[in-house]
Amino acid sequence: MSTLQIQSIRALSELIKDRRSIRAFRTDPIDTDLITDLLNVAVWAPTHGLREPWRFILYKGDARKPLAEAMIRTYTAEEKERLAQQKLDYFMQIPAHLIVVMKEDPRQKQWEEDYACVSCLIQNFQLAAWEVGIGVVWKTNPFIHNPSFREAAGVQPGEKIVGLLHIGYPEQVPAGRPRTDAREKLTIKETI
Ligand SMILES: Cc1cc2nc3c(=O)[nH]c(=O)nc-3n(C[C@H](O)[C@H](O)[C@H](O)COP(=O)(O)O)c2cc1C
Repeated sequence: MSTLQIQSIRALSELIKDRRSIRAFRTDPIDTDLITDLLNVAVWAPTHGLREPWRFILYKGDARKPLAEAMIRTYTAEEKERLAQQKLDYFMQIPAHLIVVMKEDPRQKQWEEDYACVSCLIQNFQLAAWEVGIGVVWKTNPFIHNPSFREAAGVQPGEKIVGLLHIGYPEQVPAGRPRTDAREKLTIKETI
């Protein structure tokens, strides 16, 4: 049975505007069943041809360490000296890391559709998580393209990492930065 029993009383538009990318997390663990329930909401993203080109790799507990070490191995000597311990500590105190992977279609049109739908899936996941009080940040650090990191993470040739998601209960929620009014970017054509 789904663990998502919370009845939302907030309008979807409020949820969308209220969600923030979270970068400071509490260490409280997140149940794996809850993450899979959230993913099962997220997979209702639009997907052309019902290709569902996504796959997920979830890192929790001790398995976070080799992933963090693989990330640190991609650093320069100077970065390792300066940042390694701090990054390792940060990575290890976040309860869960989810790698969202897309199967890369060699055809451009399908590739673009698939990248778009995996992005929709990630936003669905962020919103579903936010609804139950869980924070997420979608990361696209340079190391996600590094072959040694990809291999250590379990990503196969022909797959693209669309996002590394850090997941946990928020320790701090940043203020939202205002968006430009859509009217400033809207061209309306009504008459000929
Ligand atoms: C495709 C994509 C990649 C992102 N990559 C990063 C990242 O590498 N590091 C990071 O701190 N935030 C990343 N973010 C989160 C954005 O920085 C964040 O959405 C933006 O600052 C607006 O904040 P908000 O999500 O709280 O509204 C990414 C967001 C998207 C959509």
